Amino acid sequence: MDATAASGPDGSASEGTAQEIRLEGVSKTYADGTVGVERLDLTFAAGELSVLVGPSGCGKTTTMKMINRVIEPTTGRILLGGEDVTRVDPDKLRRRMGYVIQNVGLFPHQTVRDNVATVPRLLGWDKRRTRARVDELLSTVGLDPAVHGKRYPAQLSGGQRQRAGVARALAADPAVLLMDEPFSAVDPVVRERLQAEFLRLQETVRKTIVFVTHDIEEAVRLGDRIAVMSTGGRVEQFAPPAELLGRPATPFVADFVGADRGLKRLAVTAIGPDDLERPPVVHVADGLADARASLQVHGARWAVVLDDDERLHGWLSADRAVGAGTVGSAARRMEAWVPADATLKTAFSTMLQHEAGWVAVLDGDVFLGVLTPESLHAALRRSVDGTAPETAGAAVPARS
Ligand SMILES: Nc1ncnc2c1ncn2[C@@H]1O[C@H](COP(=O)(O)OP(=O)(O)OP(=O)(O)O)[C@@H](O)[C@H]1O
Repeated sequence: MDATAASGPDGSASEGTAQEIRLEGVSKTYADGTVGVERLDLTFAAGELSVLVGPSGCGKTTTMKMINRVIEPTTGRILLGGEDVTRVDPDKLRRRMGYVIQNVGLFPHQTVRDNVATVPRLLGWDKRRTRARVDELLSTVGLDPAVHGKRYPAQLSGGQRQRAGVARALAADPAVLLMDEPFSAVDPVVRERLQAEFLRLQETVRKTIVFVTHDIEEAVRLGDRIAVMSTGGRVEQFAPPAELLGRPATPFVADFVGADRGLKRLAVTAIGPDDLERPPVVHVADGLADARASLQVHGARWAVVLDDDERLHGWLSADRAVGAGTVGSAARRMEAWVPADATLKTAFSTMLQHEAGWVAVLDGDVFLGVLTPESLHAALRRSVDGTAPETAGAAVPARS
């Protein structure tokens, strides 16, 4: 079916709903014989952020531009939400797809507000609806409509321009967002912030996103799935980050993700219940004699101390569990803790930051257990071996 046939008068049949993008046997050979990409079969799942990563010239941009038909495939089909879009009107198709590129491509002689309103205007939205949408989006991406809306792109910082670019791409609530190295023109600190904001935004909008980058760290941080491409436009592996880092399918992927993939993997591996150690637990109001007995029974050198409401208070070492008095009088406070949905990387850096020998894992206020350097290592090992209970490209909270 021709996708445009299903469109409303404003060409926005797909408004709001994320759609799957499927590439079937897609190749691109340029006029001079250069093979841009070769027989790609890829499915970008609806509502997922898929990253294309690989060395310069491997065909990432070619792949992305074929999706919105800026480049026409030589062979194959591209299906958007099940509809073959290789034959629909490219202009209409592009209005269903947000597009963000490096250096944004904002129109320099238009205000931020007018830039963001581009596609709604093309779709014939009335002024009031357009204005409301533009204001809403500017706020969503962290720009003040009253302040930044009337500025020109040159009057914004690099990070603000990038945010305006994302707002413009989202303006007509497209089914799909295509992003070609959108954060590479800003410095590393701003980039990290934009990445974090962008992940939060994706939590809300849940678009089908195809994201191109050179940077494997960025890919691991953002991607639900990552396609590693090699020269000649071949997909070496298309998998969730944890799987890619833990079980690279080819030597090329192993090389590309780098020798320190164990460390990168920490960033995408969630703490699992089996990773936790459970040291003896005592309470602030307990007597020290009872605490001593508990430590002896467990053969432990220290115990976790909880308050009357079962919240983490601190810890008690065996050498302080002497004499009379209460646990509260001898316990030391403990600041090193992480929420249960943190990643192993967060746990590790919390431990380093507090120079602690362990880190508590809490579910809300409730104490679940602790991670030690040994249990962290075991968790990482297990996850790299592929036997972790859950590693997760899938687990969104795991990407902190
Ligand atoms: N118009 C063109 N004519 C001929 N060859 C082209 C054309 N555009 C791209 N290519 C070639 O196709 C291959 C893939 O290019 P593409 O831009 O898709 O790579 P990329 O992975 O996005 O690279 P980069 O990371 O450097 O942006 C390269 O060999 C490139 O030189």
